[in-house]
Amino acid sequence: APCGDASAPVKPTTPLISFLESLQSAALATLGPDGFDPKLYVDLPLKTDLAATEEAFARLPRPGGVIPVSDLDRFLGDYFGEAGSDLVHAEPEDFVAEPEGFLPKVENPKVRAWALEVHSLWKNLTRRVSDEVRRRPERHTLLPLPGPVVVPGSRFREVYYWDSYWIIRGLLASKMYDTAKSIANNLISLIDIYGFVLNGARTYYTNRSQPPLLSSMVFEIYRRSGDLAFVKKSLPSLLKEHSFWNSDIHKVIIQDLQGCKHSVSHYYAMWNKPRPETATIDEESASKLASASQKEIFYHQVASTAESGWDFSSRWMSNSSDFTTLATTSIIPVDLNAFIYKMELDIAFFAKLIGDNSTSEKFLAASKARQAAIKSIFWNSEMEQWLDYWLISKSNCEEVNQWEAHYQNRNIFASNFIPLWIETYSTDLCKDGTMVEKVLKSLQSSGLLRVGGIATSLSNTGQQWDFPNGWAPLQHMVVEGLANSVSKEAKSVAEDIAIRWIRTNYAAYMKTGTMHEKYDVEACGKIGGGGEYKPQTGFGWSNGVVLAFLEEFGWPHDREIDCQ
Ligand SMILES: OC[C@H]1O[C@H](O[C@H]2O[C@H](CO)[C@@H](O)[C@H](O)[C@H]2O)[C@H](O)[C@@H](O)[C@@H]1O
Repeated sequence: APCGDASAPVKPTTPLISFLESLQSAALATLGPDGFDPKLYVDLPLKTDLAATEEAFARLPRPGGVIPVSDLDRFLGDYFGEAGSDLVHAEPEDFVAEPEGFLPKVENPKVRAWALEVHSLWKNLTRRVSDEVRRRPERHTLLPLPGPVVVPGSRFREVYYWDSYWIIRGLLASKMYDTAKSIANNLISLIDIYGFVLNGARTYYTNRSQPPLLSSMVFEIYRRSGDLAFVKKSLPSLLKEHSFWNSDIHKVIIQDLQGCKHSVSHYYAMWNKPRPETATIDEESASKLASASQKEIFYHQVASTAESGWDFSSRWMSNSSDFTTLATTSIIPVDLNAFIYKMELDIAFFAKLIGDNSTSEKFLAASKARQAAIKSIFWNSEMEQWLDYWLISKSNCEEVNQWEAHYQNRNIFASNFIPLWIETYSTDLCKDGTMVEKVLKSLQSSGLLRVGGIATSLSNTGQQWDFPNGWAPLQHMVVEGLANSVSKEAKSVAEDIAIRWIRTNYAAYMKTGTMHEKYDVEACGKIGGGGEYKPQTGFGWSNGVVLAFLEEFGWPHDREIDCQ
């Protein structure tokens, strides 16, 4: 990895983003922090050229340095379209109200009616980029993607990388193969332009990616549709993405106790300024840091944490009550390496399918090396979980880092169980019933299993990727890992967790009329909170996971859906 933050590559910003950040900060001064969402301002599409907009902004009255509300409102109305108006609703062509063969194992009429409502939400969340974005891209932070996408919902107006995996799992349950393919093709188009899949499809997300699950999307789509041409088209982009995650900025070498060197990956954003979508908040958080270089290091850690998808969590902090102690680039995450392991298995499989045996062999070897690294660096035989590995006490600049047991992070996170999910695709671990049962016991005694599902961690820090929040993707990976194993007991625990999760989603939906981004697993039907923005609704990955669970486990006539 690059030595320290001074040598880290930083992506250039754009004049539009810089201007929208000044607008964001002026709006905060005018409106105050209550209910203020900084992302709204960097999502505003310009009605006219930037120069004219900037001139009009400069002319606004500022008595006492603050723009009056009425002047700000008038300016916003005159010079900007609504946030999100450049990503217009699109009718998904493969949507039918009740698809043939939809969730065949769901017998209970209440659950079936609700599942059909969740299925119908794909219509609300499907979007396409307006022609205006293609005509005048310089007026939009939205990127001109070629085809329709499904967005998470509410403030998340654009397509997101890792969310798309669970959205696709739900779309496949909804038999919407074309929409699923369109999402993957849009993400592939980002690799063609940027060399990696962006965090989300905005110009302000070009400095980082998100947990790499594109190969898994292609795998699932192929599994359901058998579309070999799609696999063939995707493969060159997946090879590029693999290089990105193994390039200098993401790669770390660790030597284990036997003297074997392992190449593993960590999150590392190409950014050392406040995140434009949250600049006012990042500046506030950095205000207690004294020097400009300390602030740059902090901003780099913030953006690198956003790359992890777990933004934010005590998982990345050396002091869980001090946000400025984020140290993400010094952490080798279990889940990221499990995702790359899966990417290597998938690439080997796809290459074989299309008759490229040498690529297939190469990636099979890479997957074996990653599997060995996961065992050697992350596995903790005492706790029977996989633990993140910290490089914190040493310089990240070392060519080779010597592994030491006490640098494994022994705190409990749901991510400590993610390798189980990937192993089910490689078969080794899953054929080993004793191993699965050990991991299962460790999960059962971890404290993570709660009435509403799996908690993200055991620390209640007020960060959204911590206790008591439960997130759909984490439920899904752990449940699928257990369900696909050879252990009968693991399969039954998987179903039990899925039932709790479905009940909590159902109860919250009945109470609020909507699906939520995250839930509080301490009580059935309770919505999650914490973090830097208001809890969001819609919601892509929650819908996807509910449909995927209902497809896998069904819901018998006589099973109660209400909270128990
Ligand atoms: O605006 C703040 C941050 O919001 C995003 O993160 C959260 O929402 C994403 C969309 O559902 C999700 O993928 C991520 O896991 C959430 O933590 C965004 O991805 C961040 O980059 C952004 O700074």
